[in-house]
Amino acid sequence: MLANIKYLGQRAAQQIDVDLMSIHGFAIEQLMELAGLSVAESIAAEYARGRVLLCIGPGNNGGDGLVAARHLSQYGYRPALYYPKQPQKPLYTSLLQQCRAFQIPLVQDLPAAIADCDLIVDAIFGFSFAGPPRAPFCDALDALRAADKPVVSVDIPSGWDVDEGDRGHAGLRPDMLVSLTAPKRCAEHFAGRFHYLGGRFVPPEMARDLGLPSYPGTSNCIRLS
Ligand SMILES: NC(=O)C1=CN([C@@H]2O[C@H](COP(=O)(O)OP(=O)(O)OC[C@H]3O[C@@H](n4cnc5c(N)ncnc54)[C@H](O)[C@@H]3O)[C@@H](O)[C@H]2O)[C@H](O)CC1
Ligand SMILES: [K+]
Repeated sequence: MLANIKYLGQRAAQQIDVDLMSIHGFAIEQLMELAGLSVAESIAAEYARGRVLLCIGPGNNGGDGLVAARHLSQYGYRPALYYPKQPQKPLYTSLLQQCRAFQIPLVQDLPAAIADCDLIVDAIFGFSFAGPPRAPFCDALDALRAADKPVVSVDIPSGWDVDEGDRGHAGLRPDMLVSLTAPKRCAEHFAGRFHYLGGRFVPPEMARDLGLPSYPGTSNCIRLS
């Protein structure tokens, strides 16, 4: 763990997201593209090319997963999407359309898809998750928790309280966590093998305030622990 890096509470994480767009002029599509790219790069740094099941949630965490699927496909992995609740917003429908163009299949049968993959990406809930998981994601989280495949969580291990961690013991136990922008408080309880930071879009002054490390060379991710 790096000495000066700030671990953000839920409110602070949401405020930084707003500031990046309202003060610094970013569009959500740009942030999401760089977030998803950093997830794919983190995976490529640690896991062999194989079959990747990406579990996609209804918000922007899911959007990061759709972007990551496309990049993983370009890196030679074989992604598939489990996407049980598909909001009809242009942001997400366009990303799904791009996944179709890359011939990334959608799967319906989660237990069969888990049996059929080498790695699982948890892009279900991010920093706006609150309260106990509701359908259809409670069953999906049960199935993923019982899976005998490594899980990579995007930003937050799904089911975890953003500030407190796996309070209800209903959350996932990822092998890798890719924190985006900066780690959230729950990441202090992460006990998997690889903790990465991604989302290389933070302007220098904000990066200094957050105590972010410098990304090496042209990399979009950096290993924290
Ligand atoms: N600046 C950044 O770091 C960026 C991060 N990105 C990613 O965006 C997510 C946060 O996205 P947001 O849309 O705000 O929220 P979530 O994806 O966490 O989910 C919202 C979604 O989930 C539903 N929901 C909430 N709680 C529950 C529950 N208990 N049961 C069922 N459903 C629930 C809610 O209704 C919404 O539909 C962040 O973590 C990063 O991954 C951006 O992509 C780029 C900028
Ligand atoms: K997640």
